[in-house]
Amino acid sequence: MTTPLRLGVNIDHVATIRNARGGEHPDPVKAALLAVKAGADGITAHLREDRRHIRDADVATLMAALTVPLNLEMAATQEMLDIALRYKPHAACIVPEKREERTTEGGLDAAGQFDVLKPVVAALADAGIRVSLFIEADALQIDAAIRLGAPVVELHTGAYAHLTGEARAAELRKITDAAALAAKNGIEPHAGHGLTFDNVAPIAAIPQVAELNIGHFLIGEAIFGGLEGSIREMRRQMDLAR
Ligand SMILES: CC(=O)[C@@H](O)[C@H](O)COP(=O)(O)O
Ligand SMILES: NCC(=O)COP(=O)(O)O
Repeated sequence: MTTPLRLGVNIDHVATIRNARGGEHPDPVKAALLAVKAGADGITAHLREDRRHIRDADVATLMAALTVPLNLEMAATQEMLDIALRYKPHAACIVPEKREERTTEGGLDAAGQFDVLKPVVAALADAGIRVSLFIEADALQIDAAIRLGAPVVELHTGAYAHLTGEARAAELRKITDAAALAAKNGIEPHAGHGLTFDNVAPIAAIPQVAELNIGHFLIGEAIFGGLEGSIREMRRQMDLAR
């Protein structure tokens, strides 16, 4: 059976641009509201330990402003757990974090980190937060998600997105099989990372996948959709001033 497919828009990369100048523009919360207006079913924001993009105040403002679910991506640390329990987003997706990484490299080792994750998953679930684990498409990791009692897994599509040819086809088969295995065991499979107009269709076609979380490409692509209008408006204002 094919489940309805939701789109979660990740707004981290709006905050990356804002933080480059240290001011308030562009505001990721304004971007989130625009995403909802454009049809996003939910908003995803990753509060990294180093606060390189989303900040604590953004989480507070998102919680107050959003009319759709917020999926808060977070490392399994006490600091992040305290923040999640304070704001109680609809969902918390536990992701692996390395301080110096350029982006999230690989999935959470839910099997290897079982004992660390168990109390974090339990505390989030006890607070009514829907827990998701950002994992590789791997039966061992899905087994750990089952044992941890996570209702959702998000399958990391980064490798799929960067590979080509037969290697990409093989990765797609792994993701397809993992989604089926998760669903068979009562876990809702989501997917995300590195998805673009060119590579989204095969992932969106996996019948059990219920949600895609997409950010970097959308924010980058928005430059091409919106830069012309911004420049025309600036030209207009300059000309009006003369
Ligand atoms: C877990 C994930 O895939 C997103 O949070 C993504 O990582 C956001 O971008 P950065 O990796 O640049 O923080
Ligand atoms: N969890 C994946 C996500 O939120 C978006 O990843 P990306 O599209 O920014 O690579």
